[in-house]
Amino acid sequence: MALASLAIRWHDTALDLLDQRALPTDTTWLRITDAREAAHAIREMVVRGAPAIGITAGYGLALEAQRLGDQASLAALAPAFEVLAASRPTAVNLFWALDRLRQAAGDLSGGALAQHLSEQAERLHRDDLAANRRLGEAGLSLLPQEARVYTHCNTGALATGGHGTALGIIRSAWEAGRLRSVYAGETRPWQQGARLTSWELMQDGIPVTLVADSCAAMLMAQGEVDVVIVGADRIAANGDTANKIGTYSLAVLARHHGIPFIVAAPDSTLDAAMQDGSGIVIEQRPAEEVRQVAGQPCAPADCPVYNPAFDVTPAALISAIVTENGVIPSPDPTAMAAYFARSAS
Ligand SMILES: CSC[C@H]1O[C@H](OP(=O)(O)O)[C@H](O)[C@@H]1O
Repeated sequence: MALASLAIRWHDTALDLLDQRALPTDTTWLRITDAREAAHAIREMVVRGAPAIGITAGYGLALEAQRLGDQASLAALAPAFEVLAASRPTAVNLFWALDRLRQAAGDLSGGALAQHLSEQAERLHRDDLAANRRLGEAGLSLLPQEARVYTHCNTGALATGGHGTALGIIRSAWEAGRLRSVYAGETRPWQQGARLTSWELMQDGIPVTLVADSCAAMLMAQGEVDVVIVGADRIAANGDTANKIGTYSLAVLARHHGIPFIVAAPDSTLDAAMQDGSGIVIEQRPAEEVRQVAGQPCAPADCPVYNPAFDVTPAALISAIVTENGVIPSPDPTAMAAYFARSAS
């Protein structure tokens, strides 16, 4: 059965991805027919956002198994796993999804394997939407009435299987009448906040004000922000969190101003095998993303650039982590271990 969300449309034998590089001015879809094309779309950020990357990788594997037909097997799919795993390094959801489907494949082969992987990929997609709705509800307890929320990057339906993570809490708060306004940081250099979050929230009629990233400190100093809510790409076993570049500076600002700093992520973003944030691989992206804006030069063409796509926020700066299974207050190794133990029971 086909399955669709804002950025991902599954048609049983083909996948369409909303090209997020073209938003907000153009709404164009790219047809994906195999794992190599899925990996390219992830690498080029046609589709982005940790959960959406995992879902896309799942469908990429399913399409590859369909393409292999009677020759489909785990061994024959090895190049597909490899090209998808190499697409982007930081979001653990990609590797979580690949592992989920590798486990699901078992010793199936041929058409039975293709059918099972398609069903499992759809399940990843459907489960992520359900998780985000539960996460959104779980986060409400952390918001005051008439909350004024600052958020970074894009963590909405464009970045997930639907509803969103940090934007999932924001959507749930709006539905519950607890939200007064949202400040969206533009999120240099890829501008997920300016191009994606403002577009998503305006589509839903949620009051959003776009600000330059450099405006966050003044907003907090002026008492305009009640809570900062961000997403995550990988949360280590001690609570250290990798997220879009600029997240760490927001956490430092929030701590200085006594403002709660909330991380919202599904369990598929938790990496129990990663002891702390020092081991998280930070993706380095092309220099042109910094030297250009909308394809137009904003720096000398040969100016050296450092363009890490993520940074790591120490758990000590995080007030709470919200997942679909509840709130982890003051995350530290003990609190995270207790959460993992509860999840395993
Ligand atoms: C729920 S999306 C999580 C995460 O992914 C984004 O990164 P990117 O746009 O580079 O894929 C951003 O870090 C979001 O917070």
